[in-house]
Amino acid sequence: MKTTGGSDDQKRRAAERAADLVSAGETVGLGTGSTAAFAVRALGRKLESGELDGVRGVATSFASRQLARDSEIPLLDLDEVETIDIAIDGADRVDSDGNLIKGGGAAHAREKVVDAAADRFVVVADPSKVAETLDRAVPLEVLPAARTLVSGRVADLGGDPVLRTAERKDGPVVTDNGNLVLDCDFGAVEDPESLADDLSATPGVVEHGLFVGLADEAYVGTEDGVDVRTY
Ligand SMILES: O=C[C@H](O)[C@H](O)[C@H](O)COP(=O)(O)O
Repeated sequence: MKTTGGSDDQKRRAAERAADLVSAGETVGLGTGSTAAFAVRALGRKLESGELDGVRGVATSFASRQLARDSEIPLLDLDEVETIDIAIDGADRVDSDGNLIKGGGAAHAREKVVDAAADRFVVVADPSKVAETLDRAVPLEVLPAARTLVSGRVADLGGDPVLRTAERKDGPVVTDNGNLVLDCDFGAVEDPESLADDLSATPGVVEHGLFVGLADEAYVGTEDGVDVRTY
């Protein structure tokens, strides 16, 4: 799994503390990325020790499903769940109001479905993800045939869209849903709600990586503990 941002110790502290929030019998949204992976592994260990009987996971990506299987977490398909008790997921940026940019791993479409459905959505992060404003490119998952038109609309909105390419393949990143990703630099996003509305209203955009007003808490791992923020 690709590692980004701060130290693994910071990520692990945040994620393991968040995993402690899960109770026996709960349905848990399993986030994607290097930070959420620590939570998935921690849940697997708790299940193995008998601490979390009846817990079932809902994966947010191919990668999180695979990790959950390796960790022997029983899984429910996303299309069969009606409620999710808690979701634990990473982020690429967390602003002071708990708004997020997600999608560094191109998983934000399914992540948003799961995270938004959860009764409690806990973000796990290291300090490198925390900023006053969302100052990072916003990933858009787009229908392949719509990418040129969507790019034009992004430019009209003041953004600079770049097609995400794969590191170990000649060509673009293709999401778990068979779509492409445009990383759209809008500079610092001063009004995430308004930009999220504009992007949601753009035909061809399957989902954008702005998560506005969805997070209930952020657990930020530090050098010696976990900084808990509630929104
Ligand atoms: O698509 C990927 C997700 O939104 C990740 O949760 C996000 O990119 C953070 O990943 P990481 O914990 O590896 O920095």
